Amino acid sequence: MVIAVDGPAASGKGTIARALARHFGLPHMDTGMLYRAVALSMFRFGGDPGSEFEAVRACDGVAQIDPTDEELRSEVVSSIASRISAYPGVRAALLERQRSFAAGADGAVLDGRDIGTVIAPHATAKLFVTASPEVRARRRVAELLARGMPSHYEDVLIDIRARDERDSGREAAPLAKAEDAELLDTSEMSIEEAIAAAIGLVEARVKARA
Ligand SMILES: Nc1ncnc2c1ncn2[C@@H]1O[C@H](COP(=O)(O)OP(=O)(O)O)[C@@H](O)[C@H]1O
Ligand SMILES: Nc1ccn([C@@H]2O[C@H](COP(=O)(O)OP(=O)(O)O)[C@@H](O)[C@H]2O)c(=O)n1
Repeated sequence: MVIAVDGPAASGKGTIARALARHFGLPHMDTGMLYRAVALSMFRFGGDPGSEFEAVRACDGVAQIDPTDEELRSEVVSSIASRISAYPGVRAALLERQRSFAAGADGAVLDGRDIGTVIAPHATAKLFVTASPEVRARRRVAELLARGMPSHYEDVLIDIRARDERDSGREAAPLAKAEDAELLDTSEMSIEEAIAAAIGLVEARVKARA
């Protein structure tokens, strides 16, 4: 079984994807981490995020980035990731890794922006997770604080809105709900409620397909 979880920044898609992977015993890939690793590689080792050529070259540096590096989650890296992810060359360079993960024998859960539309269009179940920009900004501020990276609500809200616009407006694999995806708005839900709702939606989809 392949489960595609898409949605905008800090909507809770990663939390939900990890919980679905645990619940259904599937491997999980956070595809945003690939784009963040390219961004961190450029931030740390040099490269102009305004240049597609340099961003594509930085894709080779992904393996050198430690996936537990706290800086992957920083706002500056988020912002560079959002910019370089608009380049078709960057998306092409990272495509195969995601497709082959989705094609694994055990099935998989992947979360990102284009899983249901581009990476795994034939996924067994697709969720599109959203929440209002204000709720997402509050969650991201709390998350950054817990990681020892204090930030200002207003700045994070501006960044989230800018990323929403860039991710949805780009030509290459824009953030969009797949036609056959279930919409899950977590604005008014606790983490536990959101996870329970997601499991329920996936189970209903599996039953409907059986
Ligand atoms: N339903 C929820 N209610 C409150 N906080 C949440 C909820 N879902 C996720 N969070 C918290 O919000 C932050 C962002 O969630 P995350 O799953 O990383 O989002 P995304 O992967 O969409 O960026 C995390 O700190 C997470 O614990
Ligand atoms: N499948 C994906 C995943 C992420 N991304 C980009 O990578 C950036 C970081 O993704 P993320 O999922 O780690 O970000 P958050 O939603 O956790 O803030 C996003 O702003 C997207 O622009 C993408 O284009 N396609």
